[in-house]
Amino acid sequence: MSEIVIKTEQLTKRFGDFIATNAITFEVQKGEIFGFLGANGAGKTTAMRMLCGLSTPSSGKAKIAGFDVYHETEKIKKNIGYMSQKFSLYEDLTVKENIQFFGGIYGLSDREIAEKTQMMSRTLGLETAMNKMVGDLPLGWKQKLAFSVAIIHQPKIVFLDEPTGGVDPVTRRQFWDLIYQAAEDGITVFVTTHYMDEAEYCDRISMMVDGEIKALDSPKALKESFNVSSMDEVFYQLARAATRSSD
Ligand SMILES: Nc1ncnc2c1ncn2[C@@H]1O[C@H](COP(=O)(O)OP(=O)(O)OP(=O)(O)O)[C@@H](O)[C@H]1O
Repeated sequence: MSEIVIKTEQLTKRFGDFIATNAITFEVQKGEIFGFLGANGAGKTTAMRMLCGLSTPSSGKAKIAGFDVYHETEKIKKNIGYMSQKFSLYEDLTVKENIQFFGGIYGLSDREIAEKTQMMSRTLGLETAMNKMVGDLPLGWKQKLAFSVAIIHQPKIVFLDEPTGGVDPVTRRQFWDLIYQAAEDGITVFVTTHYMDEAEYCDRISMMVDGEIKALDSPKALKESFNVSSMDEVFYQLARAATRSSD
């Protein structure tokens, strides 16, 4: 039987009178690649921060990896990985030192860290760069390294907030190979993106407009129901009704 690892019910966040995330209800299954889309200011980051246990909801319910977003935020943090565009990597440490540092933070043993270091240098093709400063790496490499570090502790879920900003489609595609591998290993991937080529790679997509989820289905089913041939067009049809923009 499939396992539900993210479950929200009417989850809402208000800032004063303004409702940033408005009563969102959805479920995500283990191993699923779930795309969380919406125009600027739609409320994606606000929602993701609640799911990661970083921001207390105003109302509604949510369980992440079985833990409650109001009372079990420390347990949530232990069971998830998180990567945003402003990576957590240290630019003035080498690749190897970054892996060792984050492995230590996540409580891996020295032996596990050594194994992960070897494995990551191989799978990321970073053999010749292990002793280079992260600040000197190309952006695409930094993104792959940041993702690998975010899942170094084999979390149940990894949250990715626009992980591939600023790189070309080929580099994005390589990044997505890592996402597929993680999903195959049973890690659930929750990803926000503005790139519609990436939306096509997701198992299911949620589309947010002005704080609400306006559509939720597989890319194929969404294209069929909107009677269009690309996710770009689905997005356009939904997002053009939006009244908000980011400030
Ligand atoms: N701390 C806050 N106080 C007041 N308003 C906020 C706060 N955080 C976010 N907002 C507002 O909530 C709305 C949703 O913001 P959010 O960052 O969640 O959108 P987003 O979908 O992630 O947008 P983007 O794609 O631009 O990152 C925006 O109008 C924003 O200005």
